[in-house]
Amino acid sequence: MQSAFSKNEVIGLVVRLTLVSAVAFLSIKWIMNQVDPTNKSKKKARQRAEEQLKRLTSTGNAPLIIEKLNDYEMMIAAHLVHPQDIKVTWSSIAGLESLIQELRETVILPIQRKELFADSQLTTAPKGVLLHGPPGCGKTLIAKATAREAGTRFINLDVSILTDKWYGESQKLAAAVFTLAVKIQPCIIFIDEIDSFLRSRTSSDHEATAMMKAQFMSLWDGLITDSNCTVIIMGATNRPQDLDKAILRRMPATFHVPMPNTAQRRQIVGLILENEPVGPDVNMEAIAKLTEGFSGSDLRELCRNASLYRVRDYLRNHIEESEEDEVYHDALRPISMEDLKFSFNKMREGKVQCGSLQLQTRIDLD
Ligand SMILES: Nc1ncnc2c1ncn2[C@@H]1O[C@H](COP(=O)(O)OP(=O)(O)OP(=O)(O)O)[C@@H](O)[C@H]1O
Repeated sequence: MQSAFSKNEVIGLVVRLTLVSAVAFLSIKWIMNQVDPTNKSKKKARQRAEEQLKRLTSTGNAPLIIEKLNDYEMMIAAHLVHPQDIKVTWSSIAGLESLIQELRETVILPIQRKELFADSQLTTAPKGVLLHGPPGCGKTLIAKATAREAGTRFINLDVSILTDKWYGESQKLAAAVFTLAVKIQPCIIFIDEIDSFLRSRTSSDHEATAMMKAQFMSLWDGLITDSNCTVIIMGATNRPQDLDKAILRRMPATFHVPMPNTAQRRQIVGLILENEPVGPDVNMEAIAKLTEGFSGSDLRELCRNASLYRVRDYLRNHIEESEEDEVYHDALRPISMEDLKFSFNKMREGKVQCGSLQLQTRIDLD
């Protein structure tokens, strides 16, 4: 009996079916990609990771390293910071000399001079460092300056990506943090507001969160037991009391970064105004005395506002004049004590209103 289809017809059918399936597959893939809102950011993250990794390997073997990283590690690698890109140095931090000295001896020296510490397990760099203290007092500055001076790679870990449901597979991402850090060591993994991620475990914790915390700790233990590995987790928190006890145990080196006292505020104001046009009447001691309860970040804001007042004054006084007549920069007056006092009064009011500062005497402007 003769077949209903010729050989050519069968081949044609198979080809058409294959084409239709391929088009359907590609279309579905395309639609899925369009529907996934993180698609663009994932692509960007990958690009950024590749750029950073290329720069990190001065030996020219970047492609090899990139090949060895899995997708999750690449996603974490997007948060890598090259030590040379860190602009913060110790001289950007005022009033914390003794803390910095201690940090250099306990954390940086064991990384830089490994050979000096090689004969004893007791003297190796701690695998966990906790910086704690009120907001705006320099914890992030210290973490960055540490990575810069130690010359380590720095992963500024945004923990929200570990728990973001769109990225999914939190556990694989958490594992990738550690495997990536080991591959590119020496490395500091910085976790700001570590309490929000690793707070005391409670029975109300979501199952997935509880599992990820447990996994994070066991991966961390892996680092601790490997004496040859130079990966440090540096956490910063304003609320150390909220941290899980098991986490605190893994961070044996703790540094308190306190609210600055009068002498420290004087140093911070001096540093902030170091290269600014400051008038002869500015009394930094007086500013330091007035600003009890102000953090380093508040002092920066105070000086920034004061500096804006002179621009605002200038514009008010010259509103009528034609722009061509003026060379703005030369005509601006320097920051005066009055600008600083005015800025202080405004900030103080705001702080009292939101309850972050107790009522203090308002200063009268002459
Ligand atoms: N000791 C300091 N010396 C110089 N500048 C400081 C100091 N402390 C804080 N600052 C200024 O305040 C800003 C914020 O500091 P930083 O981000 O390090 O604070 P933080 O303690 O990490 O705050 P948070 O807990 O809110 O993250 C800095 O960029 C800097 O301008």
